[in-house]
Amino acid sequence: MSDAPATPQAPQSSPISPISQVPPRPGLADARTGGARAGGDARTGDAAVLLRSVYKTFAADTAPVHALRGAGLTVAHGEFVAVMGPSGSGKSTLLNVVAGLEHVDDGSVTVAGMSLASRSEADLARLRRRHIGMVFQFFHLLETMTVADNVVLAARLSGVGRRAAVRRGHDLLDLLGLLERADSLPGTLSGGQRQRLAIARALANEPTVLLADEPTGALDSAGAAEVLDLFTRLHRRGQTILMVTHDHQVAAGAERIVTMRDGRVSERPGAGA
Ligand SMILES: Nc1ncnc2c1ncn2[C@@H]1O[C@H](COP(=O)(O)OP(=O)(O)OP(=O)(O)O)[C@@H](O)[C@H]1O
Repeated sequence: MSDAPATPQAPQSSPISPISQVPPRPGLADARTGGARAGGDARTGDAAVLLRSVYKTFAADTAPVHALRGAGLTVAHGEFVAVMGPSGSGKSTLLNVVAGLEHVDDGSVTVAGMSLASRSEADLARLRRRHIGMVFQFFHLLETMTVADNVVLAARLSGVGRRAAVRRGHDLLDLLGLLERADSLPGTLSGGQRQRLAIARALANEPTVLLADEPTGALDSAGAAEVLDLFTRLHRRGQTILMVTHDHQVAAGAERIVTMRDGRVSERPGAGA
């Protein structure tokens, strides 16, 4: 990667600093007072995520599908933003372009100050390993490995040495309230605990931004509350979170809600803390 990140990253061996130790990151105060907004019209120099006029069209059997049609969004470091909107409005596509999993047709996507344009797949994978954590509706756990090993392996894959990965796994499980289940298999956990484990895995690389696509979609209300409570705690500790949800109660836990419609993002009047 050629660009320098806008915000220096913690050394890979540091113990889960973005979550457990770091004070609110630069830009958090701006975000909380409404400094960062849909459309990318505000201070953007320190944004964790910045999309400008993003277009993405998928080829389909009948007619092309225009999933993103000029989408713009700025997420400041430390912000917790919920994305709502009707089915098919482009929410998952938006997360996928932020993760570099989908290439855009036009417009720009910047993560941690680095443009995703013209990057090779290998470069995008490196950028993801360093800056992106992803959580999905279904948990994507390694069912034959213990809870602890699920997190340690995720840390190892992000480039952390064995001892540091074990330490980070321990700290994350402690933070996420799963330490007493460290030696269990994921199949023995409740739905909420399984999603907490998936979140621990997603945080193992100390990501600049945690992307969550319907993280409570497969959970009952107790599980959803558990996950939302965790996101709120992570956010208070400075973790940037961009979450897609259909659930108004879950969205209300975010600092700011934006709405997608027909591939564009708009600020929801009156939403946010
Ligand atoms: N890989 C793909 N190939 C073709 N069409 C796609 C692809 N991915 C998404 N689409 C289409 O793009 C549009 C936006 O999809 P997307 O999944 O982003 O919407 P969404 O708002 O997340 O929907 P939902 O709330 O139902 O998950 C939809 O019409 C979808 O069918």
